[in-house]
Amino acid sequence: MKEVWTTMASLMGVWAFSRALLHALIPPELLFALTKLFHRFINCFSSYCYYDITEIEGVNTNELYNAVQLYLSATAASSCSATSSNRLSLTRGLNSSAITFGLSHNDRLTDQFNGVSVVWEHIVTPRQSQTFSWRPLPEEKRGFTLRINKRDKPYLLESYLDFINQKANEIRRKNEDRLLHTNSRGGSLDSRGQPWESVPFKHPSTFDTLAMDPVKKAEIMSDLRDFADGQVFYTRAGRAWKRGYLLYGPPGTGKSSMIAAMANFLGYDIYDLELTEVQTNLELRKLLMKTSSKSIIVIEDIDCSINLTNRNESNGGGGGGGNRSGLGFLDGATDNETGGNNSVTLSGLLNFVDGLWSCCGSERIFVFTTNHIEKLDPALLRSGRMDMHVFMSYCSFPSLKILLKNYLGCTHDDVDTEVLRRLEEVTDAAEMTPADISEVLIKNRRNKDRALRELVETLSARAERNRSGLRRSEEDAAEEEEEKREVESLKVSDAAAGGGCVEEDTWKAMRG
Ligand SMILES: Nc1ncnc2c1ncn2[C@@H]1O[C@H](COP(=O)(O)OP(=O)(O)OP(=O)(O)O)[C@@H](O)[C@H]1O
Ligand SMILES: [Mg+2]
Repeated sequence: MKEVWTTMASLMGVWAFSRALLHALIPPELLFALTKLFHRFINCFSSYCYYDITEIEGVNTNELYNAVQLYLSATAASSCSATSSNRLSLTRGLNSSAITFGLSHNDRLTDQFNGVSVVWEHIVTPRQSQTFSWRPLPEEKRGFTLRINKRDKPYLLESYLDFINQKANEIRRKNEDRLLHTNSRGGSLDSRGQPWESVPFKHPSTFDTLAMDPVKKAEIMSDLRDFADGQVFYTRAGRAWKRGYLLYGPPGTGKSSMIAAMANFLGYDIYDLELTEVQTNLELRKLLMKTSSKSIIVIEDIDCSINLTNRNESNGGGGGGGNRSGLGFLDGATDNETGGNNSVTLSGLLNFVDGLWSCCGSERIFVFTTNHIEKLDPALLRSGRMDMHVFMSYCSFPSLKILLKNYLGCTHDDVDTEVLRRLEEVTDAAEMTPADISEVLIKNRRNKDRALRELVETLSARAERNRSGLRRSEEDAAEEEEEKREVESLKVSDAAAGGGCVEEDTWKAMRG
């Protein structure tokens, strides 16, 4: 054993000596050219081609390097066995809540794409000399080398790199905290030329926690997924890549929670557009132009923001005086697109959602909410503007089960059968919103039995009240019907007796 080590040590010594001699005798440029020539010679006989993707190109960061790093981090994390060693580096970026995995220095990873194996190597070498640069360069030169079989190269390379870029964008979006933008200054710009103010978006609502009919929920989720994956389809169909959702229903049924769940599901930013703060159609258009792709543009309580009853009326003259209260929209403002506008009109809003300008940028979702769908102009509701109308209803029994899981952490197997039967019996009739039911559960969340007891009592009382209210209005309606019939028969008998017609009120007065 000792001899082996001695031989190895002397071999290494010889190698180091020859290397130093080579460096001393041959100028570095010539050595570099010879090495290149040697590699080319070897490559002629190799069945692989190699692509170097360095971290820094000149003085600029190579975007492809970052994309590859992100992509490989996901691959490395999902299958540690694909790497040549079992060591991965871990990082968490600024503004990000996610941890990313990375290949360690000089590590290799095998990846599969369309059934073909490729090998990535992460090469890290010390930077030899600092070239002049306005910004300091890292001390190490980092890069990835991609090895592909020569016969696979023509059909694989381009689509593989496209795939990597696309995956990296998805990962980046997922890792970065999303933003909630609002136009609190109306449409005026800040010092950076931005009309939107942004804060990190951290709403915890998801489709799992959203209490609504499971079938309807699955339908919305699949619609959103289709939309997000639909770039090719939308281009082929000649449509702008956007989709509109109208969420309507009584207050407290989860419209805003649904928007948050949508954003969390797709990983999109939200632009919460305060329409009453926008002064003109032109401002509205500029706000639209400053939104990014992969975002949800929200206008809440749309019926309270703008006169939505007549498109032509809102276009007509009227010399509105630029009332900023928002209700200024209601008194016939002008819609002169060329300037001199003084309020947002229905026409401006319709163009915002589905006009020529609505397709600047892509992959955008418009969501409008309202408590009164009947107040909205049909032009706003048509497909292409509001493609999907979602009614957020009072809490049903399946929705109630989701709330029980959210707030009490219990599935329906944990609840007594009799209690469950009673809840099923009264939930629909009670017509309570998920917001009201949540309140009962939050209050009693530390005592599951008390929460269920109070829930049954509240729902039963509400159901009974609704039933007796319904009975009373049915009785009133029946009584009214009976009175009408009596008036009619009296009129007929008076006419038959040759008397004058008795007025309805007079007859009522006569009958007391
Ligand atoms: N469908 C639901 N699923 C889960 N939680 C809900 C649901 N609906 C309401 N809630 C709860 O009630 C509260 C109010 O809900 P949300 O703001 O989403 O209602 P909304 O329909 O937007 O009401 P409004 O019409 O008044 O704006 C939320 O904090 C949420 O926790
Ligand atoms: Mg709301």
